[in-house]
Amino acid sequence: MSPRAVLVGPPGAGKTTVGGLLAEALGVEFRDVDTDIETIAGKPIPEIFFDEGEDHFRKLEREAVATALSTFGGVLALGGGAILAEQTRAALAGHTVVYLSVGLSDAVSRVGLGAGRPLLAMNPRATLKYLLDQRRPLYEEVATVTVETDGREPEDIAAELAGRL
Ligand SMILES: Nc1ncnc2c1ncn2[C@@H]1O[C@H](COP(=O)(O)OP(=O)(O)OP(=O)(O)O)[C@@H](O)[C@H]1O
Ligand SMILES: O=C(O)C1=C[C@@H](O)[C@@H](O)[C@H](O)C1
Ligand SMILES: [Mg+2]
Repeated sequence: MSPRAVLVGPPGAGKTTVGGLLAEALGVEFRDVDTDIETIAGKPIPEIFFDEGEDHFRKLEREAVATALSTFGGVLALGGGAILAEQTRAALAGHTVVYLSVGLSDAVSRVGLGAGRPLLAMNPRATLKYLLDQRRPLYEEVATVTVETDGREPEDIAAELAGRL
C-alpha cells in the first residue's frame, strides 16, 4: 500500500491544514506523521525535543515515516524537517509527493510566535528564513507536484490538488 499523496513543506506551509481538506475531498483518511510520533513517544513534540533532544526526535521521525509510507493509503503529511534525512528522501522516490511552498512573510504570519514548534521557539522569523533557504532544494528534489500557497486559502489549494491528483 502507498499513500495517495504525501505532503511536504516547511512549518506554516499548511501540510496539516491542506492535508486534512485534501483527504476529505478525495474521500480517504488523513494521517500526520507528527501525530504518529507523539503517539509513539507518548508526549508532545516539544517535550521530546526537550527531554531527549532533536537527534532522538529525528530517529523516531525516520521510523514513523518509513512505516506510514509502506502501510498507509490515504493523504500523509510529513513533519517540516522529515526531508532532511537522506533515508526519507530515498524512500519518497516513486510516491506522489506534493510540495506546499510558502514564502517567508506568509510563513511567519502563519506560525506566529512558533507555539508548539520547538525549532521556532527563539526568533521565529530568522529561524524560518534559515529553514526555508536550507530546505528548499530538498523539498524540490522529492516533489512530483509543487503548489505555491502564498496568499491562497487552504480550501482553494486542496480543491486544486484534488483535481490534479
Ligand atoms: N494557505 C493558508 N493561508 C492562511 N493560513 C494558513 C494556510 N495554510 C495554513 N494556514 C494556517 O497556518 C497555520 C499553520 O498551518 P499548518 O499547521 O497546517 O502548517 P504545517 O505545514 O502543518 O506546519 P508544521 O510543519 O509546523 O506541522 C495554521 O494556523 C493554519 O490555519
Ligand atoms: O521543521 C521542522 O523541523 C519540524 C516541523 C514540525 O512539523 C515537527 O516535525 C517538528 O516540530 C520539527
Ligand atoms: Mg503540521
